[in-house]
Amino acid sequence: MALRMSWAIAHRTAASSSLLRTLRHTLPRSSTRAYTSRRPDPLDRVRNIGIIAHIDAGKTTTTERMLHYAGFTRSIGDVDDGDTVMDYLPAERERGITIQSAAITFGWKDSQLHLIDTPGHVDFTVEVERAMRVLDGAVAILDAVAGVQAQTLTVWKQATRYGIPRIIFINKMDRDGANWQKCVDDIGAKLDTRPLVLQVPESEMARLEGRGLERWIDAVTMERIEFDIEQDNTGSTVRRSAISETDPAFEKMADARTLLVETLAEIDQQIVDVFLSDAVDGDHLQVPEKDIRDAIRRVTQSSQASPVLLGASFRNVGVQPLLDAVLEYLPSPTNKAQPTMAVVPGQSGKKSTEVVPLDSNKLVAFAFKVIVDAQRGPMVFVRVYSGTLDSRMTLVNGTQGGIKERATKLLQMYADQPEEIPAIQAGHIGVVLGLKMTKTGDTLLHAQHPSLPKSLKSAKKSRSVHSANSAPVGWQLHGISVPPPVFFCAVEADSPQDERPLADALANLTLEDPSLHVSHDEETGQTLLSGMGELHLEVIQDRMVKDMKINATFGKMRVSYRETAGQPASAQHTYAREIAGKAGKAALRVSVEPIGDPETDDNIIEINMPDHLVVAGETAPTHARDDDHELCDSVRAAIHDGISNAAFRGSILGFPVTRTRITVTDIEYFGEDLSTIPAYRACAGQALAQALNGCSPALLEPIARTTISCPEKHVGSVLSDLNGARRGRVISLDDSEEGVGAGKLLVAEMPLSTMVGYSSMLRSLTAGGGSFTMEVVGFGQMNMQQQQAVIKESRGY
Ligand SMILES: Nc1nc2c(ncn2[C@@H]2O[C@H](COP(=O)(O)OP(=O)(O)OP(=O)(O)O)[C@@H](O)[C@H]2O)c(=O)[nH]1
Repeated sequence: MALRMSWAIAHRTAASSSLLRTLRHTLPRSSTRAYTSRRPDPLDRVRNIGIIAHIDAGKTTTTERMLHYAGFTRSIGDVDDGDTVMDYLPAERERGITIQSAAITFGWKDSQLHLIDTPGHVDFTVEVERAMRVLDGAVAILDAVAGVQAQTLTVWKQATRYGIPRIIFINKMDRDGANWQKCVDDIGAKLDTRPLVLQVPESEMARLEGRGLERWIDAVTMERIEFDIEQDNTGSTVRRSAISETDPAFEKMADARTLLVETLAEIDQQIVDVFLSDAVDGDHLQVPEKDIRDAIRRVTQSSQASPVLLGASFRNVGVQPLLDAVLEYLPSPTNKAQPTMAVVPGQSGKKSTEVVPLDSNKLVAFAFKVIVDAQRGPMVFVRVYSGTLDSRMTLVNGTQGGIKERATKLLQMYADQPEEIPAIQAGHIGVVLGLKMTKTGDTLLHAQHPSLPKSLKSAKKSRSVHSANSAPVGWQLHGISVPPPVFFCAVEADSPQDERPLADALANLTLEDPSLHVSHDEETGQTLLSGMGELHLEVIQDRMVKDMKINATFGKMRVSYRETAGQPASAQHTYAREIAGKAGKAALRVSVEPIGDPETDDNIIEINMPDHLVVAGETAPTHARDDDHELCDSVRAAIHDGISNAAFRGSILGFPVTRTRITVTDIEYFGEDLSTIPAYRACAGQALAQALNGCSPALLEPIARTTISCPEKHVGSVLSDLNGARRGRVISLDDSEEGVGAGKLLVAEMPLSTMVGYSSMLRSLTAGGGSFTMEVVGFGQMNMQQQQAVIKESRGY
């Protein structure tokens, strides 16, 4: 079917019709009406949306305008002045970046929006990940000069993984070099979507100084949109007017409308049917606005295409139409397929995950964020998927094996301003107070949820029933994936009085941030903090010192290596020592051997346990007699615990052991009661340490995949720097599509240790024009010389 008409025919048909006079304009003439309705809305008027982008694209600036136009703030916060509502942590305001995803609720028109602002920096990917888990739609912001940047690709892929429909907002249209058309080409070439251009600037001189940015053409309504930034410098007044056939902008509008209809027709059969109907008769301008809106909604919500809107948030241009588009095209919670609940296997449990559908009446909620507030204690941000969360409700934590906790208060957050509410309904986002144990990623259920197994319903209050290897056994929605930490540093309290506050601060920070880990080096007695990157740990340090006023000293930031067995080895160990006043004795053998493909398998550690013990020189099946049952299970659990803990500390530099099979055999059983159990834990740990010592262990270094966008003229210097001391291996140099202002997209892999401080190096190599993202993709073997250098640097000899 020859849908593509020539521009000339399209224009003639349009000009000969009286379409513009008869068009029904369904959007309001002015968007100045702002509502702050805080009453619960019917679910189809609710939007749970996130804002995602490369760092500095303007997420916070855009959000601040949204809040202002929604009537939530009297004046507009400014990132550069450090007075934004969304970035309220001192560390965020100081750096002008978003670190924690802040959730905020506000009204727009007759709807309620729960909006989550997410950080753009790669070190805070987990923040983006946990936001994605609960979103129904997202706005992806691009910088009109830079186009699709490295981190845009990363967050875009994350959103694709969670099946989240997206609108694209091309921001910073006022900047020198802004080029929306190139951005649209960039989107088509680099993102797995089809751009639907809904607006074009009336003047191609898209610069505020040159006038023109304040007048746009709306391809859907065929209207002119004017942002009054002269009379009203907050841009609150938006005027819409029809474009007549004699208007100089008519041709431009007709071109934009034609392109929009044609792009839709390539993916949506219903719009083709409308286009070919007698009433429309192949005239792009005659396609009713409602049919176009419906088609845009369908293709957006099926993630086949993304509406593209333009703006300059900093100049207060373009934000109200963006909010309208969020309501019009992004899905409400009712449109999202209900997630299923899964039984996660524990150490002794099944291998596969069992999936059960959610019950629609009883509560199922997902905790996507925890902030520990000095006054209120832990504030647990939840999205309710089914049922209603009432204040004072007793909740079962399905992820943590059935711990029961009681909600004491429910809040709706208006950035850092809370308002108490009686309930959180399905589809909504809110905050629960009173939960002390709940962590990010946990599933909370009604105590009488019909899917809950009896064992979880009867679990004791605040008692974890984790299995021995700490893998939670429970009923939960699929959680979020947290990559392993790759940077660490030591932290030490400045005096004995500072130890307690330090421990409390660390406990709170790890409750808030699933990508932050705290461990203790038994050999040196040091406390180690590990995280996702240099900036991540720097921000944690800042928060501890400046916000929490902790007196502590931090060691040098270092890359976290892994250790692996070089060859098979085994050790027989007997442990005999008094533990808590009782004689403890245990004996067993531990063998280790290398496993896994060094190229592909990274985080593998396999622990094999026998199904029998040796009792008084004779082999006894662990489940031989009922009264032995509990004892044997406890012995096995203690051994597993001892092995898992010891495997965190390899024998070279104390890094976690990976790609190693650990087998326990010849467990001798001496004791008669549970008091000897700790002896098995200690014995297993010591036996593993001996076996690891004898297996010619080797260090593995984290390998980072880096995506660098940089202006073409600087590619040479970036490449020679990568190939030199950074031991980089170039995987691709994308020269098929020009980035808008970015030029080339370079993908390379190199040891993470060589990338310390790369941000400032890239800035100087590219005169500030380059940007990069980095993710750890695995752990690679090192040669002897490199390994020795790391050991020397670490031990100092
Ligand atoms: N010229 C221009 N500058 C803008 C515009 N929007 C934002 N900026 C500036 O861009 C910088 C970054 O803006 P933010 O809003 O902090 O960007 P962000 O995406 O939230 O950044 P992160 O939270 O760090 O990821 C600030 O200096 C803003 O003033 C715009 O429309 N035009």
